Amino acid sequence: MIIRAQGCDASVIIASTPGNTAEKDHPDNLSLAGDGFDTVIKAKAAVDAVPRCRNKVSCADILALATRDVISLAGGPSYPVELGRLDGLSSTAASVNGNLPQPTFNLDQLNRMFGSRGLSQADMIALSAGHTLGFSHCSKFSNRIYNFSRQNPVDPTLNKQYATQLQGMCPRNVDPRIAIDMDPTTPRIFDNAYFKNLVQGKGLFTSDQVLFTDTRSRNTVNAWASNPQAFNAAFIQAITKLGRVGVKTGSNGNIRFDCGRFN
Ligand code: HEM
Ligand SMILES: [Ca+2]
Repeated sequence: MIIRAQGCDASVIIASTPGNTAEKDHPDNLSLAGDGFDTVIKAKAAVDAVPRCRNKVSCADILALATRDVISLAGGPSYPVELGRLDGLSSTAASVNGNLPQPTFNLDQLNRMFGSRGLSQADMIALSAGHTLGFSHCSKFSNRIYNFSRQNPVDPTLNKQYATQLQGMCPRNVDPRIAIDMDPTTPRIFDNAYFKNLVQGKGLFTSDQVLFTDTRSRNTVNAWASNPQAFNAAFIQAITKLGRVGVKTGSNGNIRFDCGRFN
């Protein structure tokens, strides 16, 4: 997940210390890949090894650039990244509470959380397509395939074959470390398959599938399922806005020497 508790300030890369449980060790962030943090830490060290560049580039900017590069390398659009963010001065697990959207959210809850950061419903839908890549642990959606409601153990908005497939990959009492592809069709390509999946009832989380089942967002899902260029344009606009959320300037931030710890 990409919405950070404090905005786009690389607070999520900070390691915990004996006195502080950092943001990345909040239970909702434990899946964030250690390799990704290492890549940013190494890129920062490489920039700082050049004398003219030393202490000039923030970890927050490197993280935003790395995000763009992953999307583009995976076949998605490329876009200019606005630069000049400073790195944040605090990172606590407690600050994550109430600031990350949950996979059980309905449309109103999604709109409220993204809206509180200045993002529109269209931005929220475009950004949700981040689930065209990456993995999820079984626990994040097991309610939808085993104990949805009294009448319907399986969520009726879920495609029947997909539900069976998910039950096969995530049996009851599965090892909690097992994670599965969020996009069952093109898991390694950044594309609009996410929206085509939603039209077929193959959204993994309630928060994904609701974008199609709720008639207030369905038209947008249909439009982007059939028009990848329109999706790409909306995604670039939305991620550019996301990159402005909570940006630190002046005395609210600094440029870290090591992305994994405060100066
Ligand atoms: C709309 C609200 C959102 C919700 C409710 C949500 C929820 C989740 C959940 C539950 C997971 C699985 C985590 C785990 O199993 O431990 C996940 C993974 C992921 N999310 Fe989201 N997310 C949302 C928005 C976003 C956005 C805006 C992006 C990026 C633009 C994004 C990108 C990802 C990626 C790439 C992963 C996979 C991480 C990996 O493979 O390690 N998500 N999300
Ligand atoms: Ca995909």
